[in-house]
Amino acid sequence: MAERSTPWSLGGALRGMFAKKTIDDDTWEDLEDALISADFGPDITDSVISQLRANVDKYKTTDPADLKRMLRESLEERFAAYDPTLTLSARPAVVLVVGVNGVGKTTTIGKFARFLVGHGRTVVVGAADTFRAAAVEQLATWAERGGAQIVRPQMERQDPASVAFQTVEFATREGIEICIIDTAGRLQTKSGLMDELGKIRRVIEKQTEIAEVLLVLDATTGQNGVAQAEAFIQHAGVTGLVISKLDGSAKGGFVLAVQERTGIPIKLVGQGEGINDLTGFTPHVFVANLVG
Ligand SMILES: Nc1nc2c(ncn2[C@@H]2O[C@H](COP(=O)(O)OP(=O)(O)OP(=O)(O)O)[C@@H](O)[C@H]2O)c(=O)[nH]1
Repeated sequence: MAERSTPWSLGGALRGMFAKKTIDDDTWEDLEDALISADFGPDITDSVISQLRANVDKYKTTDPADLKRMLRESLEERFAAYDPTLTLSARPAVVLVVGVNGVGKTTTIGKFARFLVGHGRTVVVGAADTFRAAAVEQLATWAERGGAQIVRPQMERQDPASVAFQTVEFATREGIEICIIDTAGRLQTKSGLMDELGKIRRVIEKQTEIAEVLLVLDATTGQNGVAQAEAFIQHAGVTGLVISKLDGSAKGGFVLAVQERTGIPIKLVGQGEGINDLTGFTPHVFVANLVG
């Protein structure tokens, strides 16, 4: 697959290092700087470098090209330790989308609907973000672009859990395969709003199991996203992460840091504001783009 130029590629940071003839002390320092600036965090950086140093000793190589290959393999193995497969076999398969304000939930839902419709699935989205009337309209626009139907609140400020319930009911009645529920953005520190997610879950589970709870994290926030993730994991039973806005971020390493810290797989990646700018997460492709 052709490599894409990405803002989060380590290519630039590593170029000088891999242009040298042999591995020397500067090589290790440059590699450490590159990993830290990409937001892998100190723990992953130390562990990757120790592993690479051990491999370089073991294979007695001094060739930077070998080191690059080992870096690629080491990162790929770490990324691939988690299963990025979406579990959407239930009918209807209910997907709850959660996250803090403005991370890209609504946009992600539109793109995800398009992705699923492109694979021949039928989709309905539920507007359980009932705090802002504009949020419902925004979701409706994205649902239309994505080729999905929408269930709207029947009155202002309707209980979000009841909109979620009605969406699942609609999907069951109409035989729609996948049901994606939008929720209002909320700060992870607001316990009342976090409890509301629990209520939405319980109400949906009266009808069917929830197939996926996807937490959207904005790549530009970097490691701060980990704190957000932990609170949502505790309250919402997150089963997968969506990394949005990777196109505007130099923090490719955050993607691994958040996955290792939370133990939850990344399942989707958003790289742009267009309807087609969402893909599944493929460690091999991601690392090829990251390391070059
Ligand atoms: N560049 C870029 N922008 C994105 C991406 N995903 C979302 N955005 C932008 O991020 C902004 C917020 O997106 P929304 O989808 O409205 O976010 P939200 O989480 O639903 O927001 P609230 O409902 O207010 O919590 C919009 O301007 C989107 O166009 C992405 O992958 N790349």
